[in-house]
Amino acid sequence: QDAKLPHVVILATGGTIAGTGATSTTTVGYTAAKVGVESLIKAVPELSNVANVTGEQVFQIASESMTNEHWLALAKRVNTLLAQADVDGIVITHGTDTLEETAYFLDLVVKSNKPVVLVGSMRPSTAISADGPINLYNAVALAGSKEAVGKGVLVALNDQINAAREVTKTNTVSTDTFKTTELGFLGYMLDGKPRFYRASLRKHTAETEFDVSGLNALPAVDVAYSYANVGTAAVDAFVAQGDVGIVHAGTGDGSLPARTKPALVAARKKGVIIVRSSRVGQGIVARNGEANDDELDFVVSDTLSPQKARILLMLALTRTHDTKEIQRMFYTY
Ligand SMILES: NC(=O)CC[C@H](N)C(=O)O
Repeated sequence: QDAKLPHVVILATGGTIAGTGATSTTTVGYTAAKVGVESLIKAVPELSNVANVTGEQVFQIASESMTNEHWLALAKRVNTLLAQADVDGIVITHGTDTLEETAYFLDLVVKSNKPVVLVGSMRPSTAISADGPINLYNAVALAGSKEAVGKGVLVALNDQINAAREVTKTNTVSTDTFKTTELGFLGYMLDGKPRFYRASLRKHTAETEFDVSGLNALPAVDVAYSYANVGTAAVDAFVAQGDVGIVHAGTGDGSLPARTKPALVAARKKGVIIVRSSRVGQGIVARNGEANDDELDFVVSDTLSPQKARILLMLALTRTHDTKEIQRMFYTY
C-alpha cells in the first residue's frame, strides 16, 4: 500500500478477461468467466505502480447472460463504494458482448463524479498475447486518474478511452473491437496515463435524474428488430407478455414497415411506450421524420442504438409515462 496512490476497487463480473482456453492458441471456443478477481490482480503486478487495488467478485458470468437484476445489484454496489471517502475509482471487468450496455446503464445511474471504467478482453487469460492484462492495467490507471473525474462512465480497451453512451462492439473476435464510430473516442492510454482530447456533452453520472437505490426490478422493455418481410409476431408477443415499452430497431432512419406499424400503433393505444430507433448503427432518428411521432405519440431514440435506447426507456419509465418527458430524456442523456 502506497499512501500517495489512489485506491481503485476492481469489481469482477466474468467474461473473457476471466476466461481460460484449452491451449495457448485457443482464442475462440474457450470458457469465459473462470478466473477469480484475486488471480486477475495477481497476474498484473504492475497494478501496484498506479493504484492500491482491492478486488470483489460481484458475479462470474458471460455477459450475454447479464440481466436487469445484475445491473441493479452492480449499480448499488458502485454507488455504495463511491460514497466512501477512501475509494477513488472503480474498474469493472466484464464480458465484451454487453459491456457497452452495462456501461451506459451505469452512466445513467451512478451518482458520483469519481471514475468508473469498464474493461474486458477479447482473448482469454491463457492465450498468447492475451489483451486482458494490459487492458486491466490501463483501466486501473485510468480509474485512479484525476483526468477521468467527471467524464462519465468510460470504456477502455486496446489503449483507447470511450464514452459509455457512444461506444459499441464492432467486431466479433478482433482485439480492436470497441469503437466510437463517427463521434470519436475520447482519448488514449499511453504508458499508464490518460490523454483526453474530448468529452461527451450528454448528461451522465452525478447529473443524472435516475435513482435505482430503491428499485428491485426495472420496467419490462424489449427490442423488436426490423428487416424485409417482418411481421407483427415480436411486437404482439411483447405486448402479450406485458411489456410497458418497446424499442423498434427500424431499418434506415427508423422507418416503420407497413405490416408492423399498425401493431405498434395498437400497442401505443394500450399504453405501451414506443421508441423508434435504427438498426443502422450511425446517425440520428429524427422526430417526425420517417413517421409522424407527434400524431402517433411515439418517442425517437436520437442517436442511441436500440440496445441503449432500451436502457434509457426502462429508466425513463421508472419516473414517468409522459411521452414528452421521455422524449426530453432522450435528448438529454
Ligand atoms: N470477449 C468476451 O468477453 C466475450 C465472452 C462472452 N461472450 C462475454 O461477453 O462474456
